[in-house]
Amino acid sequence: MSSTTAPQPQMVPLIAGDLLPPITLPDAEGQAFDLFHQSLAGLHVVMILGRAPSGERLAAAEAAATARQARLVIIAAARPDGARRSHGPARLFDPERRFFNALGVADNAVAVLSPRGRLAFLRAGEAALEMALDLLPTAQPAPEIRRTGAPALLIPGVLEPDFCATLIAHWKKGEKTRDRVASAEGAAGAAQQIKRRTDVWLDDRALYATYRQRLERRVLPELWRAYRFRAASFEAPRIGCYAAEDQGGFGAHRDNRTPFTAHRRFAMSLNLNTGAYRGGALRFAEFGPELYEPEAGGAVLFCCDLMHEALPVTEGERFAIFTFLTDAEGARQEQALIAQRQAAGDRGVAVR
Ligand SMILES: O=C(O)CCC(=O)C(=O)O
Ligand SMILES: [Fe+2]
Repeated sequence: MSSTTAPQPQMVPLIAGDLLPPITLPDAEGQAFDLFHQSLAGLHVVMILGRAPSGERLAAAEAAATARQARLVIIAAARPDGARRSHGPARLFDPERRFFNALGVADNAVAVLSPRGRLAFLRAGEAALEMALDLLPTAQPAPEIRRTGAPALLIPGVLEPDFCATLIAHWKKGEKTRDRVASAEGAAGAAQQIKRRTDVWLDDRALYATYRQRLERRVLPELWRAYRFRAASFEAPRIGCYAAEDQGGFGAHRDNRTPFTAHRRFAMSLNLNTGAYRGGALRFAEFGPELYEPEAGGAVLFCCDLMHEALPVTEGERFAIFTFLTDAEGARQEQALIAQRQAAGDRGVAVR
């Protein structure tokens, strides 16, 4: 077992898919404008960074944005100019270039923020505005009415498709571990049947660094926003394969019921492939019959107290990557556990 520490301040510019940190910018009169303000709820925000097009082109862009449930905002790397305008897109000012720097943009670029608050598009150059507008969804799916459901946090697009493929390749060449369910002394026999999955530790330094950065930018801020949960560390991630040939699955269990797992707070299951198998969805039987299956690259997070199961895979192979997150108090318990294990000669996961 190994763990990582709290998120570091962001030094590297954001990339598409990353959640925007809370940033407020002054408007023309110096009043703070919040890009997460309720007036933008459910909308994409198309941000013109730098010099805005003039006249007709701007009016056409604004009309196109409005028609697609989006709002146009102009952000200038200058001090608020005090000029109030009664029409046209909101104008914001970024004299210290905080926003430009967060995006790694020198000048004249277009960024799109998704309703979830993630950077969906970023591009410099003349054609960027029209490209951004073209990428906005035209039709919204009919909203679903939900009357039941588990308290699970679903986050799409945590890992990019290429990175998912790389992690599956890492599993294929890695050292396999079977049926390693953390279980209380004496329960190992039952555990053998409960978990039918083959795991490989994510023990490659470069892959681990990318995985960790995606978590820090796309998952941890969501846990804070949804639950005010501050993750202090997460366990060494493992990639698992549930194969139809041995009815791969994981029967109903909770993730924190042994002395070795009591420090865990949230579980994260991130699918690396979907559409390549049948079965394999997650179910939280205490909350209803719904099945949960994030699309490849997407994750589901849930409290380790919740009963859950991964249904058997009946065709093909399901790959996913798993970790468990804990808070500061849990991290202290975990460190004590690691120290105990090291004293007993367990060297944990060696990262190469
Ligand atoms: O297969 C899943 O998505 C869940 C795995 C799981 O429950 C676990 O590793 O403890
Ligand atoms: Fe679990």
